[in-house]
Amino acid sequence: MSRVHVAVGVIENGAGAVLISRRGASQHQAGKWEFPGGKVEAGESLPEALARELYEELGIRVLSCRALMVVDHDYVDKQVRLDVWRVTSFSGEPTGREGQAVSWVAIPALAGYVFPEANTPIVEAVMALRSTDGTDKV
Ligand SMILES: Nc1nc2c([nH]c(=O)n2[C@H]2C[C@H](O)[C@@H](COP(=O)(O)OP(=O)(O)OP(=O)(O)O)O2)c(=O)[nH]1
Ligand SMILES: [Mg+2]
Repeated sequence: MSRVHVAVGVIENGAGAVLISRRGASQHQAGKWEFPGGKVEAGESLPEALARELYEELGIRVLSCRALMVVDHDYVDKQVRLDVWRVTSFSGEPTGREGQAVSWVAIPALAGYVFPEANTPIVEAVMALRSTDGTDKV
């Protein structure tokens, strides 16, 4: 089985919230919350794939992004490589263009959402982006 390479965006609003979306009932990992993104196509760079997916799924234009982490995860039915990027600037108002629910969530509240298993280290890393006094470290 080959590993599916996925560009994933942690979209930040500058006020301590990130955007999550809900996977559709017919998709792999159905009904779970995710960070928007999708499969990298042949010949694309990661930022190109990220920008294309976030435009297709949310209608936003990525203005700046930076690499956060790479997670390889083996589900029983699929192997994925999640190439995770922070999106620190974008234009447009994100909406679920594919009918998916989307929600801005304060970073500490991410703990209350069900994500796919591969997301555990991603959620931890996002929660570590902010110190306990609420000051952005970066
Ligand atoms: N976008 C995204 N995908 C994730 C996350 N966590 C996680 O395990 N995945 C997995 C689910 C899928 O197997 C794969 C990304 O799928 P995708 O969104 O490009 O496409 P899909 O398989 O849902 O749908 P399709 O393009 O085949 O129709 O990565 C996440 O946080 N965001
Ligand atoms: Mg997708």
